[in-house]
Amino acid sequence: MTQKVAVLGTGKIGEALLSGMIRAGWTPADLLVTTRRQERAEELHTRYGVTPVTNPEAAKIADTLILTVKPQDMGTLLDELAPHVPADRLVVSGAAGITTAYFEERLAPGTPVIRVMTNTPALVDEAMSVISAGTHATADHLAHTEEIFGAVGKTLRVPESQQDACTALSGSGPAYFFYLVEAMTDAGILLGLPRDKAHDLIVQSAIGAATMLRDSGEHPVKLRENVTSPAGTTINAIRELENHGVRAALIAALEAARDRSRALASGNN
Ligand SMILES: NC(=O)C1=CN([C@@H]2O[C@H](COP(=O)(O)OP(=O)(O)OC[C@H]3O[C@@H](n4cnc5c(N)ncnc54)[C@H](OP(=O)(O)O)[C@@H]3O)[C@@H](O)[C@H]2O)C=CC1
Ligand SMILES: O=C(O)[C@@H]1CCC=N1
Repeated sequence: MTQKVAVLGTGKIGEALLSGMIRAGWTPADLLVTTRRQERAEELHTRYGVTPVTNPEAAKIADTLILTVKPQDMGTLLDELAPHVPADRLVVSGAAGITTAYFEERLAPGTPVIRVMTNTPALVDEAMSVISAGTHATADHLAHTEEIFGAVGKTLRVPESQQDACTALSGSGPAYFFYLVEAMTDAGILLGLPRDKAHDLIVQSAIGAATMLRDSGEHPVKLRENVTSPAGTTINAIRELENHGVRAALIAALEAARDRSRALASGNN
């Protein structure tokens, strides 16, 4: 039987997922989208050949409903959606913070719910998506969700108690790397390099470092030590990073992101 999947609230993350599923071979006719604005619905239809529907129509037609609205919009979406969702639909939330229990309290008893935190590298099929089952989700539901998110990168099952931490690490993670590239490019300007050259040098260094981290199997400390020559240049930079508390700042930053994910759990703030 053909499985129909609906992405409800197809913004940045919803579109990244949808486009990846199509690249991975899903048939556009089996994919439904909902949007808040008509022009956005038309844009998605033109771009991918997917079918725009209303939220209640999605609940009726699709086997799997993937909810990718902002956490603050989830309450309104559920108020509209919940009366139309038969208990055999799989409901997948892609929203930060909101717990599977939040959905289970508002949907028909027994409705399977799965919580996923992906990230924007889904756009280039390099996402990291962490997946947790709610009370009624089965092994088949988890496998189906892995198949969907596997279209845009890696997946990992985690206990739901770790979702807020994962949101801080990998959900928001790409932003920290973009921020670092931005700051290091500014340093290049300070050192007299043209911006475009500084950008290229930093981006290629980031790609090289990320590839080594993924492929070498070496610990990051070992990889960094290999760059850090005695009485050389790198150790002078490392000393400044330590003097400015960059490691402590990163730890505090991710803790703040984790705390914000927890605070979003009510879904309406
Ligand atoms: N951005 C990121 O890096 C990541 C985001 N997430 C999570 O993904 C979710 C989406 O984030 P993101 O894609 O950035 O946000 P976007 O604002 O780009 O996407 C959400 C979309 O939902 C639409 N929408 C809101 N309410 C409704 C509704 N009732 N019916 C139909 N459509 C609706 C919005 O419409 P309109 O355009 O009119 O506002 C918008 O297009 C969030 O919950 C976030 O926590 C997870 C991982 C990473
Ligand atoms: O900033 C946010 O809330 C979303 C969730 C993870 C990444 N972006």
